[in-house]
Amino acid sequence: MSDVYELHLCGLVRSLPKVRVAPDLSIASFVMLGDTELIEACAEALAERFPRQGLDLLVCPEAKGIPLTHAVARRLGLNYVVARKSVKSYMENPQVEEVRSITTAGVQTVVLDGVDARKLCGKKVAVVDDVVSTGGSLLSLEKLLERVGCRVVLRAAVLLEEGGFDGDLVYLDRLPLFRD
Ligand SMILES: Nc1ncnc2[nH]cnc12
Repeated sequence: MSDVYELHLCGLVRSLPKVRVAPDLSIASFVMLGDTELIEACAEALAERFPRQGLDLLVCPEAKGIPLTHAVARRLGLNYVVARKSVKSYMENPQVEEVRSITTAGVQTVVLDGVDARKLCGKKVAVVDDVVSTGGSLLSLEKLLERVGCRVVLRAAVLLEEGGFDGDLVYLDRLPLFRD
């Protein structure tokens, strides 16, 4: 098995290292953080698929999807909220939900600062991320958003990982999994 996967996306090519996440399973690790050319190209393609009306804010989970969300938000003329992975000392009345993910062992959390929770209350939002695999983190974030009185009207990601999430999702391409 080759140790990289060649991803062709928005007219660009990237070599993704294959990373083992279970004894017989590897993923092609997609990290667009810092890759301005890829972030801008994907944001342009994704933003075209967003509704021009009826969206108040974007929301993304920390951390890999933050620059992408920023670039999409700029194109739509919107602001965005980042859901954090842990409670910070400066947060006011933080709202917390548990997450399980295939790339991180154990239980993680998704956290909204109470200040952001107030901003989100009564709003229509799109949730944006770089890769969606099982959708576990996405659904935990949505549970949290629902709890703070916010409605998710769109989910968007650059890549959907094979055999994963089967709900509604706007995405640009699929990403294979590798079994041996
Ligand atoms: N293939 C992948 N690359 C980076 N992050 C991921 N999270 C889930 N699948 C992933």
